[in-house]
Amino acid sequence: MRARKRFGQHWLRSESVLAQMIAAAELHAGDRVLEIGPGRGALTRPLLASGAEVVAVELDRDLCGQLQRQFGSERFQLIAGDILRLDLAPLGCNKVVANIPYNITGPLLGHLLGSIARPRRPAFERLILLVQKEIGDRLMAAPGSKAYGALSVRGQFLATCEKVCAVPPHAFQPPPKVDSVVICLRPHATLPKVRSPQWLETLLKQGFATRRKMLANALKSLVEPDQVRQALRQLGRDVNSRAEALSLEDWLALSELLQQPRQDQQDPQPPAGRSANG
Ligand SMILES: C[S@@+](CC[C@H](N)C(=O)[O-])C[C@H]1O[C@@H](n2cnc3c(N)ncnc32)[C@H](O)[C@@H]1O
Repeated sequence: MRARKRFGQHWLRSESVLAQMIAAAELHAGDRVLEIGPGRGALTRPLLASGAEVVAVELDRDLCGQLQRQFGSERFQLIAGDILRLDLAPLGCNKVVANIPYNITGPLLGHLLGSIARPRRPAFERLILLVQKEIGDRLMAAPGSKAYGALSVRGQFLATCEKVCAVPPHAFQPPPKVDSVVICLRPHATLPKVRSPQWLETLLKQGFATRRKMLANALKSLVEPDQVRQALRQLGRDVNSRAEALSLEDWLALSELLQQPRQDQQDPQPPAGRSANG
């Protein structure tokens, strides 16, 4: 079966990586695992062998017949379709284990974790994801490092992220052009309290859009530079700090200290009972 580039298909062929993904998932009886893109079933096989129930979502319909023939059982449910268009809550999965298609990494992380303003609830217990190394680096980055950006702050607001193992290109067929990594994301049961999550999102977006600028300048379309400098002083930070110097805690405090312009003061509340998917 030829790998299709437009579906981000790279078949995992490293038994060691597969074993490390399964171990990191810490599967127990009663676990219901969401697998995104089962492909030719490299990961589906050990997931089912662990005793878990598996709900697999595959966009490439040409693969679905074979998957159904190979794995059809009471513990295996195959959904032919686009994971990004699927309402995940009714699937009832508590964990995610997947070698994801890299071309949808950004929206997929948003779909699985939600956002600061709309965290996914109920949250998954853990997500074992094979991603580009660059994405893993950004999710785990510390303030001041090159990889640290808005994704780091958003990700760390929603979940802890740990590296499970490095994955070189030759672990796949065909090999991707980039290095990869398996990460374990564990969404926080309780999220930091924020008066206005939407305002925090706005500040992050604007602050990191021009990350080489001092924050007071980067945010000047939203807040008077003097107010930003004053807030940074109150936080015990250099008044000339850039976005990349601030930790998640600093961003949370900054969003409380800075006055929000009038049009942002009303946060739209997510409708009760609807799962976040943004
Ligand atoms: C990197 S491959 C992984 C295949 C297999 N799990 C493995 O490890 O060898 C990504 C898989 O995701 C599927 N895929 C791509 N976009 C998708 C989407 N939007 N929804 C569901 N599956 C998708 C591809 O067809 C492919 O099977």
